[in-house]
Formats: sequence, structure tokens, C-alpha cells
Amino acid sequence: MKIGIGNDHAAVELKNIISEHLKERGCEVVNFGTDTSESFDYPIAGYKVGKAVANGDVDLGILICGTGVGISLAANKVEGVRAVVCSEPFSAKLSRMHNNTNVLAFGARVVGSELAKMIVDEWLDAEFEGGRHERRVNLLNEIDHTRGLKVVDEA
Ligand SMILES: O=C[C@H](O)[C@H](O)[C@H](O)COP(=O)(O)O
Repeated sequence: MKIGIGNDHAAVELKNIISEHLKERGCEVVNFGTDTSESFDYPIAGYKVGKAVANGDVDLGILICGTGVGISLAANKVEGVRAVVCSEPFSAKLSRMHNNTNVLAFGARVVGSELAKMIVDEWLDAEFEGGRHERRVNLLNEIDHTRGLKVVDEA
């Protein structure tokens, strides 16, 4: 599996730890983030990873900034991206099973490295369940692709 990883200056160390962890799992890792502590604007990395996921250049994306919030917001602006910010493994796992998320974000100022690895593992090991969840993800996709939702707009 090919994973795109992105980060800002707040998350260089955790990005390196998570990249190593991903490689140990057998993943190929493509780095879209900064590698220095110099101030770096998170939307750039969030957009790059989001675009790589949406284009199919990578299978999934992982984003880390101070909180995971800004960088996930940037990724979610890219059509086709469903990014989730998680500080614990349960939501990470369910976000794939129910919401078919394709980008995971967390905060280097929020979670420690061991918890971050658990979040990543639960997310990667989970699978989309489909069924009723597919209908809901399709509604999300409709908003994403058309900026509207027929069931609401035409009611
Ligand atoms: O959501 C944004 C991220 O948490 C950034 O990492 C954070 O805003 C950067 O803050 P600063 O420039 O104060 O390090």
C-alpha cells in the first residue's frame, strides 16, 4: 500500500516516527510535508496529500500538524477526499468502517507517538462495511461533486 504523508513544522518528529512505523508495516511512504522546524503553512501539505489521494497517486493519506485540524480542513477541500481528525483509535477505525475515510489526521501537540501508532494501525486495519453506510457516503459524495444535495434542495 502506498501512503502519502504530510505535515507542518509542528509535526516533523512525529511524521518521521509514523513514516518508519508505516514502512515497518510494509507500506510505501511518499513524503509531502516539511522536514524542517521552520514555520510552514499546513494548507500546502494538506492540499498536496489530498490531491495525491484524489488522483490515485497514493492509496491513502496521513496528515499531522499541531492539532490535525487545519491540515485536515485543507485536505477536505479537495474533491474526493474524506479526511478525519482523530485523537483515539475507536473513531479512526469507525471512520473507515462507516465513513470510508481516505485521509487520517491527528495532532502532534495532542497525541503521543505510541497513541498515534495505535490510531494509524486501527485505521489501516479497518475496512469499509458498505451497505447502509454506502448510501450515506454517496450523499457525501453528491455534496462534494455538485455542491448540492437533491434530497434537500428539491424537497
Ligand atoms: O491547525 C493548525 C495546526 O495545529 C498548526 O500546526 C498550528 O496552527 C501552527 O501553529 P504555530 O504557527 O503557532 O506553530
